[in-house]
Amino acid sequence: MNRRKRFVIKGCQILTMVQGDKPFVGDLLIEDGYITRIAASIDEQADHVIDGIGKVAMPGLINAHNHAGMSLLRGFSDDLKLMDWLDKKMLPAEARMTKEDIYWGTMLSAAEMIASGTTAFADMYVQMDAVAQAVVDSGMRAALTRGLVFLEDDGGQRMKEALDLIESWTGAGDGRITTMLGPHAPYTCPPQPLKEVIDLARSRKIPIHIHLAETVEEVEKIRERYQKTPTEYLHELGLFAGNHVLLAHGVHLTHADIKLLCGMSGGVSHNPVSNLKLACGVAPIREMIEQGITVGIGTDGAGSATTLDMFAEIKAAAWMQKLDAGDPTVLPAEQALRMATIESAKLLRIDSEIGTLEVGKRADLILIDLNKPHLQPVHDLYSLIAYSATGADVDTTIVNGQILMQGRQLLSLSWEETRLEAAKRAKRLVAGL
Ligand SMILES: CSC[C@H]1O[C@@H](n2cnc3c(O)ncnc32)[C@H](O)[C@@H]1O
Ligand SMILES: [Zn+2]
Repeated sequence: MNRRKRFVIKGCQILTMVQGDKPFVGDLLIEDGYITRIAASIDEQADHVIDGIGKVAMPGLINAHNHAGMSLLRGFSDDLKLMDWLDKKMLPAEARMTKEDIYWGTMLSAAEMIASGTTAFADMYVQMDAVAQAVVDSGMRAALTRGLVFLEDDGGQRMKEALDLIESWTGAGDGRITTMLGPHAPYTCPPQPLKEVIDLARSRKIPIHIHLAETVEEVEKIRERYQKTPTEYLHELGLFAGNHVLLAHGVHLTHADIKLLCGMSGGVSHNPVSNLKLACGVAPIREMIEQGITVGIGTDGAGSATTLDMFAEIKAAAWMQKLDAGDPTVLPAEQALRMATIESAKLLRIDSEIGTLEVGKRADLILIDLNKPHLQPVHDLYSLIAYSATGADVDTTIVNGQILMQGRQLLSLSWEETRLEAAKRAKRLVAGL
């Protein structure tokens, strides 16, 4: 991998995404993985200069909810209801997945994320040693979670794997890997094992990543079982008291549910493309934000979202809320970009390290090439990036000061090998299903 210790990016338009900062033209100095200077002009000696003229530098996008190994199942069973899609298609295919399949599925996702400007992601899956190895090898940053489904007794094997992940991989890859505990969802986690996970997470200060209130069917199922909403169910088990929690979806929340989330540490990953495609509904994110709840953006797995392009999610998030409110002034471009950067970083609990371009933060950033017909002229950079850019406009992706893509060439992985391995394995996984 490219290991330049000290380099300057010169002459780019800079979007720091720090609240109140205006876009400006300038240079960035990167040293030993950190941003060490941002100024109108930097003339210090460096190993290497990156020409930023005609490009926008901004924080790398942060995908707050993913199942990276699922990219092998992209496009295999579209146009189904979530529970049919999951029970009849995804779970049988996933049951065939080997460790190596999950490694290559995650590498395929990493290639797609790096190529579309995502530098960090939160992941919930199984065989997490393979996922973590792919994160180390690809150079990305990730918050990893072993998904826990407690529908049958396994003698504690799943919990052992969840704790092994935390023990073995926290801080790996020069600190690029963090870990969480991942009870999958209210409908797959009965009260007793779920309470044990919640209490363990609190006592060991481990963040929790969980799906919540994604569909009407989920709400009905939990009402039938426990006479509660899914949020009340989690609240009464103590999830929001003293835990940092990353909630995926939060589509079907009542006003009272949102009140229960007020003051929580963590917040909600909004996954608008998956919600649209599976017709789950419109998450009440305007109300959540008004109530002070942190809302970031994720894709969910490529098995449902079909791509991991965060630019598509940024557009979908803004446009869905505008349509829902009947008001084009809600969720403006700058706010949507903030959700995909610093707000998502807060959900992963790494906002002190990434999410904005600031001196002292890790050098996780992207350069977007504006020399394209659909990115001219430049009136408002926030609008242009949120509404006109796509992942394919990202020219350079840098994580921890390592250049993972430059001039659209992937540098940290072999695209040819990844493509061939993924295609071969994907075919086997879905044969006959
Ligand atoms: C136990 S690992 C994670 C588990 O989650 C499944 N999954 C993927 N997308 C969704 C979704 O939108 N809602 C609920 N569960 C989902 C994935 O297939 C894995 O089995
Ligand atoms: Zn999910």
